[in-house]
Amino acid sequence: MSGLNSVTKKAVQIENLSVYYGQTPAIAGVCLDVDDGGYLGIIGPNGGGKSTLLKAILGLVPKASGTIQIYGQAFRGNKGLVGYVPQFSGLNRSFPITTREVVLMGKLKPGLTPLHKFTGADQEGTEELLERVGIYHLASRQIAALSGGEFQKMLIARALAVNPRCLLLDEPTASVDASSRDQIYDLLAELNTQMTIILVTHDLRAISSQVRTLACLNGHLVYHGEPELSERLVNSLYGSPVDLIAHGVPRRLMKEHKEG
Ligand SMILES: Nc1ncnc2c1ncn2[C@@H]1O[C@H](COP(=O)(O)OP(=O)(O)OP(=O)(O)O)[C@@H](O)[C@H]1O
Repeated sequence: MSGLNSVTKKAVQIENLSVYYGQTPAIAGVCLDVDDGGYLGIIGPNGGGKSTLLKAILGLVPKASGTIQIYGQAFRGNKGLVGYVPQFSGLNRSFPITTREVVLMGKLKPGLTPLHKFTGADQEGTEELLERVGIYHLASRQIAALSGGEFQKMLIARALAVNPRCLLLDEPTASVDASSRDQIYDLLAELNTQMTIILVTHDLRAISSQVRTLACLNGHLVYHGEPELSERLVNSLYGSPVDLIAHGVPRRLMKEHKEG
């Protein structure tokens, strides 16, 4: 039995995953796992299949082949295991709703009626989440009046409302300023002490400072391992050195590593 204890628990295990849109493969033959408590960064060019991979983990797109296990089980609806911060929230920024109400919506469970009444615990939990992500002072503000960074923090709070063991984030720093970006990364580092994190990002600077493992996706998995970006690897993902500079990749990230 001691052997069992020495096996690291896996939050996510993906075997030979392929997803097609119509006849076109978005990702093919992806094998990937994430330890419980791990912090995986996923990078890759536009259209490389990063969002599709997150959606497949959530069961939002059908698999053409392969298996996905979340904490050892096939994902069957969100039972609080996984929180998701989507790339496009689907929220209309001009909709008259407050920050607090959006986070409270994260407490909604499937099958509730429109007349559902939130409990006092739901309300209190929402206040705690707003505090936790640093936007308690914005609770009553209309979402139209939030900055990009504040909006992302609100989406993270909403994702945390299910009390997830694993948090998936799709480019949460895409449209935020440098200071909010640092705050979001600090928040993710703190959250990672309590939950597994899978972060899709174009921000290669975050890779060296934040994540513990790295996956590079360009239709198929190009690399999975230590978060070290060799010049060859990044070139093969993003193209020319000019593109690297456009992505703001510091030279110090370009450590040589052995590719198998
Ligand atoms: N609903 C869809 N219907 C058809 N094709 C789609 C759909 N969603 C994504 N695709 C295609 O699948 C491929 C992978 O898209 P995906 O959004 O997963 O990539 P990504 O790596 O997240 O890209 P980005 O960095 O631009 O967000 C792209 O070629 C995209 O055009």
